[in-house]
Amino acid sequence: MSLILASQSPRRKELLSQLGVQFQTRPADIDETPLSGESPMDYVLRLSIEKARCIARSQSGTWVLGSDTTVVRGEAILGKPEDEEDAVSMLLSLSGKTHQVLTAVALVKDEKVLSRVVSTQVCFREITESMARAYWATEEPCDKAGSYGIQGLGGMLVRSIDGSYSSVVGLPLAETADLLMEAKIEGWWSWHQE
Ligand SMILES: Cc1cn([C@H]2C[C@H](O)[C@@H](COP(=O)(O)OP(=O)(O)OP(=O)(O)O)O2)c(=O)[nH]c1=O
Repeated sequence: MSLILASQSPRRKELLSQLGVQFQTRPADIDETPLSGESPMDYVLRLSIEKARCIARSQSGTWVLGSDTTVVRGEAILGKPEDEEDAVSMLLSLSGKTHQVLTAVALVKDEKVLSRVVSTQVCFREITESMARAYWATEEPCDKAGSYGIQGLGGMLVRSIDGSYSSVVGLPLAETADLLMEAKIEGWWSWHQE
C-alpha cells in the first residue's frame, strides 16, 4: 500500500476516499497539548506532522498522511471540549462572531515532509445558552474542535463561511490533492496524468 492515513477520524477517511486514492488507516495517538507560546498555525502544523511521523516511524518507504483541525478565536486555540460546561462556554464565545478554522495536512515519508495549512473564516449566528445545552445533548460536539460539526446539526449555527468547507470538516481536499501530486503517490498520480 502506497499511502496510510494516520487518523481515527471517520470524517477524514471519508474525505480522503473522495479523492479516489487507495489507502490504509492507522490511528495515531499523540499528546495534543499546545506548547507554551505556540501560535495556532505552528500548533496545527506540528500536530499534523507528529501524527504522520508517529505511524511513519514503523513504515519506512510509505507516505503517511496526518492532519489536525482546530478552531481559533483571536489567538485562543479551541480544541475538543472536556465536558458540557467547556462546550457551552466555547459555543457562547463563538456566538454572533466570526472565527477561524485551521487545518494542517502533512505527508511524511522517512525524512521527507510535505505540508499545507488552510485557514477558513466561519461566521456563527447568535446562540443562546439553552441552544448550546440542547446541542451538547445530541452528543455531536464532543469529538469536534470548537464543539461543533458544520456537516451535522451544527450546520445550523453557521451563517456563512469564507474558505474551504472540507477543511472545516477535517481535510482540505484541494490542498490534500496538491500534496498527493507533489508526492507522486503511486497509482493515483499516474491516473491523474492520463
Ligand atoms: C470545526 C469542525 C471540526 N470537526 C472535527 C474535525 C476533526 O476530526 C476534529 C478535530 O480533532 P483532530 O484532533 O483534528 O482530529 P481527530 O482527533 O478527530 O482525528 P485524528 O485521529 O486524525 O487526530 O473536529 C468537524 O468534524 N466539523 C467541524 O465543523
